[in-house]
Amino acid sequence: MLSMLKHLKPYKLSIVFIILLTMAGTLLELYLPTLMADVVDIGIVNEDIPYILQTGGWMVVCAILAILLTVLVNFFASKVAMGFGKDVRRKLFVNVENFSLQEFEKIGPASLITRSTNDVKQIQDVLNMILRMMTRAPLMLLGGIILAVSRDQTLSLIFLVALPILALTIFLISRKAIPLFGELQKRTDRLNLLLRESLIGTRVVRAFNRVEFEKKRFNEANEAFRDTGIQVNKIISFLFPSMLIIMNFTNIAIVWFGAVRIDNGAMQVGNLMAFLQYSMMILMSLIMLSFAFIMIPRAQASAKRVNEVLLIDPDIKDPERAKPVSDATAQLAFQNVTFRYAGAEKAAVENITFTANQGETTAIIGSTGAGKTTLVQLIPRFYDIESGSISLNGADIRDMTQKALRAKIGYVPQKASLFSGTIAENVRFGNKDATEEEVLDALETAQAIEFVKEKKEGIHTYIEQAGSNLSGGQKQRLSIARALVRKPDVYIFDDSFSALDYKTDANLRKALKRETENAIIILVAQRVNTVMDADRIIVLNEGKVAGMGTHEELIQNNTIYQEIVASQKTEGESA
Ligand SMILES: Nc1ncnc2c1ncn2[C@@H]1O[C@H](COP(=O)(O)OP(=O)(O)OP(=O)(O)O)[C@@H](O)[C@H]1O
Repeated sequence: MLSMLKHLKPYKLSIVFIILLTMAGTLLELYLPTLMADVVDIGIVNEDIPYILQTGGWMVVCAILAILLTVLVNFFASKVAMGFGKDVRRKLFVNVENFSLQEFEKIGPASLITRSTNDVKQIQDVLNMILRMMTRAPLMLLGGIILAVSRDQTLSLIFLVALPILALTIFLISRKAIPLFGELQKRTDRLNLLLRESLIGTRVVRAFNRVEFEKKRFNEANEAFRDTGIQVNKIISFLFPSMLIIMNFTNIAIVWFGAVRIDNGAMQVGNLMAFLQYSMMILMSLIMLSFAFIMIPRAQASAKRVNEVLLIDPDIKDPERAKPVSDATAQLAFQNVTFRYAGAEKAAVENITFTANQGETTAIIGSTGAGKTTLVQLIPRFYDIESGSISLNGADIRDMTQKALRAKIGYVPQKASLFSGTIAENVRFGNKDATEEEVLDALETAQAIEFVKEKKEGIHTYIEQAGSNLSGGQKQRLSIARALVRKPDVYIFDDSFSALDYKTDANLRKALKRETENAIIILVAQRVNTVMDADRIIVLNEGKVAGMGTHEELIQNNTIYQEIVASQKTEGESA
C-alpha cells in the first residue's frame, strides 16, 4: 500500500490543503463542548442571558464553520482519490501495452481487467477514507483525551478500562476479516474469467449444448464469491455494534461516576456534559481508526495485485542507442534461432536459419503445433529469442526500436482481430494517414472490395465489436487489407487464407504478387495449394526445419512434404 503513495505526487498540494482544512475543522469541533460547558456552568448557573446568547452564538458559528470545512475536505479528498484512480489505471494500461506476450499471458486478460478496475477502485475508496480521517481521527483522539483529562482527571480513569477493551475487539475482528479480503479479490478474478470465456465462446457453448454446464460453473463461482462476501460482511457487521455497546457502557459509567462526583461537589454539571462529549469524540475517533485498520489491509490485498502488474519490467525493451532501420533493399535473416516459452522444457522453435530477400515469398508449412505461429511471432519481437539472431535489412531486430521494427511489418494474425469502428477505420489501423483511394486499393487487393461495396454504407459501414457482423473470411480479408495499406517491407500472413475459398485464395495471391513485388512475404499455411508457388518453402516439424526448397525440390526429396501433399490429395485438395 505504501508503494502506492508515490502515485500521489501530483496531488501534494491538495493533500496539504486537506490536512490544514481537517485540522481547522477538528479544532472547532473540539472547542464546541468547552463552549457548551461554559453556557451551563457560567451562563445558566448565574442566569446570565447575554452570556448564554453570546456563547451560544459562537457555538452556532463554530458548528457551521466545522460543517463547511468537512464538506470542503470531502470534496478535495474525493477529487484526489478519483484522480489517483485514473492515474493508476492509465499507468497499468500503458505498462500492459508494453508487455511481451509472455508477460501478458502470465497474468491473463481476466485478471488484468479485475486489477485495472475493481482492485484500483478498492484502493481509491480506502484512499478517500484515509484522506478524510488521517488527520481528523488522531487529532480528535489526542485532543479529546487532553481536554477530557483537563476537565476531570479522576473520571478519565474510566478510559483505562474502555480503551483496551475497544482495542482488543478491533484486533479480534480484523484478525478474522483480513485474510478474507485477498480471497474476495481472487474470487472476483474467477468470476471475470468465466464470464469472459463463456461470452467469447458463446457459439461453441450453445453448439455443444454446454449451456447448463457453463451455468453450473458460473453459479459455483458466483456462489463462492457471494459466500466469501457474506463471511466478510458478517465479521465486519460485528464491529459497529460492538463499538456502540462499548461506547454506551462507557457513557453509562461516566454518567454514574460523574453523578457521584457532582454529588460530592467535585464536578460541575456542564463539566460532566463536556466530558461526555469528549468521551464520545475519543471513542468515535477510535472507531474511525479501527475502520481504517480493517479497510487498509483490504486495499493492501488490491495494492499488491496492482503493483504486481506495475512492477513487471517488460523484458522486451528498446535499446538505449537504437539503430535506425535501413531503407535499403529489404532482407530478413534468421540465424540459428531458438526460442522456448517460459517454463517449457522443449524449445518451440530450434536452430532455424534462412534468409528471405526482397520480392521473395517464404512459405512455412507443417503439422499443427509444429511451431509456425511461434516462428513468425518472433519477427515483430512479440517474444525475444533464446539464442541466435534475427536481422532485418542487415541489422539485428533487438538493435532497433520496437516501433521502427513494427513499422516495417504488416502482420496478419491467424485469428482476424478487428475493432469496433467503420471498415475504413479498421483498414487505417495499418496506416492512419492512408487516403480513401489507398484504403480502396488495399481492399481491392485483399479481395474485399466486392463485399464492402455491397454494403449500403461501403467503407463507412460500422463493424460491431470484434467484427461480429462479418463472416470469418470477410474478417480475414479486412485484416489483410489493414496490412497492405501499411506498405511494409515484410508481410507476415499467419495462416491468413484458411477461411477463404480456393478461388478467392488464388485471386488474392495473384493480386498480392503484383502489390508486394518489393516486399518480403512470410506465409504460414496448411494448404499445399497456398504455398506451392513460393520461392522457398520451409517444412517445420516439431520446431525444427525438416526441409527447405521449392515445391518441386521438396516433392522430390522431402518425405514430410510428400506426406503432406499425399494427405491433401486424398482430401481432394492437392494441386
Ligand atoms: N503462448 C504459449 N505458451 C506456451 N506454449 C505455447 C504457446 N503458444 C504455443 N505454444 C506451444 O508451442 C508449440 C508451437 O505452437 P505454434 O502455435 O507455434 O504451432 P503452429 O505450428 O502455429 O500450430 P497451428 O498450425 O495449430 O497454428 C506448441 O507445442 C504449443 O503448445
